Amino acid sequence: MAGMFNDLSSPAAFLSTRRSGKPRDMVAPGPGPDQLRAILSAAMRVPDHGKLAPWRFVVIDDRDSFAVLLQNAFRAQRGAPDTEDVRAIDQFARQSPTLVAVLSTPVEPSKIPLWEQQLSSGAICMNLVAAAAAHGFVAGWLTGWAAYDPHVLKALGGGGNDRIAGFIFIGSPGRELEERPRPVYDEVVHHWP
Ligand SMILES: Cc1cc2nc3c(=O)[nH]c(=O)nc-3n(C[C@H](O)[C@H](O)[C@H](O)COP(=O)(O)O)c2cc1C
Repeated sequence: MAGMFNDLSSPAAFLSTRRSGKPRDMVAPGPGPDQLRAILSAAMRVPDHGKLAPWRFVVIDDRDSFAVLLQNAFRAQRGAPDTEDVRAIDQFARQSPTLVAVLSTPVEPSKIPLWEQQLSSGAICMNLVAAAAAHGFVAGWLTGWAAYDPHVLKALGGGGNDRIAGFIFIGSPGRELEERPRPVYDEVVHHWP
């Protein structure tokens, strides 16, 4: 049903109807430069114990270069890709109008446990997905092998204990969004004691 998802009529309605988009289905327009700045600025308002800002956004502007990076990283780790691998890598790299890699960049040493800093990077990914939808776009959070590849991490500016928390694809939905199965409330929510 059109209009069922990402209802922007109120904050509560939005959160109750928020839905990611499928990056492979995304089409133009994506956010313009000012909109992207607003989306990323909103996403940064995220719980962050110790105010360490243990995350970075890398806006991947050049998709041709990103596709080459992924092809080379795949080759270095796994050997020559077959035709299907090449096609899948290219599809991944080029889908959706806008792509932001989110890096978890923990500050070490720190009083704040590494786990908490990594949780904050998960939270910022989610906040970015929500902020994009709040601006009228759809977003999708993907990882895949590239998120675990050391060559890709290094090329995006990561080092040390940094990790790629996700690739957040942003655009407009090229197909109607569909619901996905959701957890059963009573299986997930318990009251204590
Ligand atoms: C860390 C992380 C990595 C993910 N990676 C992928 C992925 O590589 N491929 C995929 O199809 N979905 C992946 N997902 C799932 C989708 O982002 C998401 O769960 C789905 O689109 C649900 O949409 P919703 O926000 O409407 O619930 C990942 C989710 C998380 C949290």
